[in-house]
Parts: sequence; structure tokens; C-alpha cells
Amino acid sequence: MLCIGLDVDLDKIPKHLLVLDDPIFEFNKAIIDATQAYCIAYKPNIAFYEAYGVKGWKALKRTIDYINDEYPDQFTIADAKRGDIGNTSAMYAKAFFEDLNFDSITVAPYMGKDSVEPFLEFEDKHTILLGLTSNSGAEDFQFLKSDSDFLFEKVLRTSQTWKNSRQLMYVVGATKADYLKTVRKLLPDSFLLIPGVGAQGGSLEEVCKFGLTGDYGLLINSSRGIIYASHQEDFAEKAGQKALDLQSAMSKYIN
Ligand SMILES: O=c1ccn([C@@H]2O[C@H](COP(=O)(O)O)[C@@H](O)[C@H]2O)c(=O)[nH]1
Repeated sequence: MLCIGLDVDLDKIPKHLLVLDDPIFEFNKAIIDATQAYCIAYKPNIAFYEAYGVKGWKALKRTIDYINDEYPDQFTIADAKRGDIGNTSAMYAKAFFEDLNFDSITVAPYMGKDSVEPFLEFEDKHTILLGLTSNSGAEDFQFLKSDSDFLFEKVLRTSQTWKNSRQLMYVVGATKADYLKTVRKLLPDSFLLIPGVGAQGGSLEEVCKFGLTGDYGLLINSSRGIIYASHQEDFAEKAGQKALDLQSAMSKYIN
């Protein structure tokens, strides 16, 4: 169930990599090689690449190509949180699904059906809708009541009526594990992407207790907790160890 977040910050990676031509890619490559045996997905958060301009975008492209070429069974998630009027969303979908060849993308549901459908038109790809996010600001809007539903419940319920909704997955933060029972009532079979264990303090035990289905149905993400396990030359080895530890902890909840 482990998904590893590739959120590369040049201020946090080991200093010896900074002299290389493409330190972001070299860091990712070493992390991927050391962790791929323990995870089923990689999630680069696009902000961490956009922040470095052309250099960052090139490193993102090299990273996704590397995963697709070397480890084609790994599921890839562009954590881009896009969504706009239809023709603009269609361009986002083209960028992430066709040009970069990600398997999936995170999308914000705020602009509604026509902003999400262009992503769903790619029938061999997945759209991961922000359901209930892990941050404290989730309280501002996602828990507002609409009829008897919280707004986030309305998003889950309504999105299931959209064309090609079988391709939808949902983000539910590990810090909101209390609500996973409610989420599972609405979405008994959907895959959930769960960020927020580790650095944000979400409980793996609660996530597994309330979120697991017969097919497991969870992708549990950790970014900083794995990729910055060490800031020294042994960073990849230490990341591999952290990934193994988390995978072993998860396996205790699987029959
Ligand atoms: O609700 C959300 C949605 C996305 N994220 C993203 O997941 C990772 C979490 O990183 P950690 O270092 O493991 O905390 C990061 O890319 C977030 O932007 C989220 O945390 N919560």
C-alpha cells in the first residue's frame, strides 16, 4: 500500500549532489532504486519541480521517464491539484497524461463536473479528486453543511454520478482518519490516496482500521518521512530502510 512522495527540496538534499548537472533527478533516481521493492507508487508533488523552473520541469520529466522505463509496474501520481474550465482542464490532462505519461493526477473538485470530465476522458488513466484533505484549513470549507451532508461528502457522492466515474480515486488525509468510516460508506470500493502519515502525524493504525477494503483499496503516502531520512551520503540506504519499516508496519494490518 506504500506510495512514496518525491517532494524534492534542494535545501534538504545531501550537499554532495548539488555539484551534479541534475541534482533533483540524481536524488530521485537513488531514492527510487533504493525503495522500489517496498512500494507500489510514486507521487512527485509538482510544486517542488515548478519551483525550479525549466531545470525542475526537466528533472520531473527525467524522473517519470525513469520510473516508467525501469519500474513500469509502479503506479505514478502527478500531485498537481489542477482543475479549471473545460478547455483548460483538457490541456492539463494532455500535459500530465500524454506528454509526461503519468498514470494519474490529483484534481481539485471546486469548479465542478465540467472541470473534472476532461481528465476522466482518458480511460486508461485515473483522476484523484481531493475529498477530505489532511491540512487544518480543510475545516474552512470541507465541513460546511450542504443539506445534511458535509461539503466533502457531497463532493464524493456527486462525483460518483459523473461519466467514467469508475476511474476516480480520492484523497483523504490520514489526519482525518475518523471520517474514513463515513467515506467508506459512500465509497466502499474506491481507491483512496492517503497522505499525512509520518511528518503530519496521521495514524497508520486508524487509517488501516477504517479505510481497508477486501482489495486493500489504499495508497498510503509518505514523502518527507522517507526521502529525508538522512541528509548524508547514506540518504538512499536510509530511505530504503524507512520504506521497509513502513511497509512492514502496514503488513500487520493485512490478513
Ligand atoms: O490532503 C492532502 C493532499 C496532498 N498532500 C500532499 O502529500 C504530501 C505529504 O507529504 P509529507 O511530507 O508526507 O507530509 C505532500 O506532497 C502534500 O502536498 C497532503 O499532504 N495532504
